[in-house]
Amino acid sequence: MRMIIKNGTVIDGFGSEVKADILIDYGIIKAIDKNIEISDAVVIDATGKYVLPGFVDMHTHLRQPGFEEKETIKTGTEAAAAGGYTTVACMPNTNPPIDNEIVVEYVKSIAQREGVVKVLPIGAMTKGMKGEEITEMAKLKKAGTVALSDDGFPIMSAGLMKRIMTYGKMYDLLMITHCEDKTLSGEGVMNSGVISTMIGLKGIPHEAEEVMLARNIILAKSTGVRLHIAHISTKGSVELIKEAKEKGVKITAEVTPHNLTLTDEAVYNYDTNTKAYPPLRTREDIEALIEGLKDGTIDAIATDHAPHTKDDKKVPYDMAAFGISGLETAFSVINTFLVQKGKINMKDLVKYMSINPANILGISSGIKVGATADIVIVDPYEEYVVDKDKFKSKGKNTPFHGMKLKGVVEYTIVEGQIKYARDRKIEKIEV
Ligand SMILES: NC(=O)N[C@@H](CC(=O)O)C(=O)O
Ligand SMILES: [Zn+2]
Ligand SMILES: [Zn+2]
Repeated sequence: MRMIIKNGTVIDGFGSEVKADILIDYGIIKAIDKNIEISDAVVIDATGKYVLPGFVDMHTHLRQPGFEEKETIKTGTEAAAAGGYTTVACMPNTNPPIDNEIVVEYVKSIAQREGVVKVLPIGAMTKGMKGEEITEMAKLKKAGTVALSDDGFPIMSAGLMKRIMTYGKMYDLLMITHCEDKTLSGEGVMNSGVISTMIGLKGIPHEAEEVMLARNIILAKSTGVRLHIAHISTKGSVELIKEAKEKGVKITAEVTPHNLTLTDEAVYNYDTNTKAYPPLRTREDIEALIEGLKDGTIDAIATDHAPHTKDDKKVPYDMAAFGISGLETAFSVINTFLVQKGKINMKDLVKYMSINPANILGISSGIKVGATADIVIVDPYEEYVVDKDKFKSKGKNTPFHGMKLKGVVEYTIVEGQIKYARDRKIEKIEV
């Protein structure tokens, strides 16, 4: 039952980076030291690789119950493991939505039985995510939701949002908001700008995000609730969050790998795999988002893994579903475009992809003696070409298909168990 991860570069998530071995016994990290030798342990050779705290995705759509043709808890968590994630928080826009304790229990029980990584359900703010009636928050919290969100269905009524936040504060529940003023985004399908004008698609202006974000900041300030902003995409949003943090508002924010790396120019050939909310923005926005990460305005990188079927995307751009399948490319996209380009380092990546999201969700993360062995081993230098057909996810909707990226996940270890091993048959590894 013992495992040794040998000779890797260990970034523990608490500030240190050392060459060391890690001994795992019954799912717990027992020692981090040079040259650990134990005769009966399974040995993983991590020479030339980084050994990191398992990634935590605080924004995943697992689609079950109700949309099993897009993804299931099984396939979604297999994709998560392949992406180096040991925990995912799943959004409630299922059918039925996760708006009562019975659905929370259902998701938890399927995750227990079929899930490959840990699943933390996020409950809905309103019944049916209809933006009318508030869910029974105490029951949702008791059943185990880590946060509440009506992601994808922004609550347009400020009065209702204020009541939601007031209750949320009472039950100490994290509120996650998808900021979109529908009167501004309208029928838009991509970023509003030069490209949308050139190719004749309706635009979503940056104000659609910022107006709603400003409202939510004001309400979070007056209610005192903990507010987390989902998938921010604009320079203006970074400025608003920075200012809110300076004023002491309890606010955190995430950004997706695609919004950090691709611009609306990727939409030029009408590839519906580039269609998501928020839309791909501009180079100026990307620069501001990266600065936002570096100065602590943005806390986390979250995938917003939104798998869709081929049919959902094989239609004209206007009619295609919003969303990108992101779990299996997140690490290599961030490594290629940010770490290898020197904009952030591997320690920062660990902070944004594991430590900070874990802290926001109130779970533990990091490599230390006594901690649960949730670990990912990566090779940051190996190159590969993204092939959507090799995804574990049912969602093949990626704008990164065919792109050459650097960095691969070698092993994902959840509670001391190998849940993903690249190019190896998992059955063959006895733990
Ligand atoms: N991001 C998306 O474009 N789509 C998400 C919903 C959401 O996150 O708003 C989905 O559920 O498909
Ligand atoms: Zn959203
Ligand atoms: Zn989402």
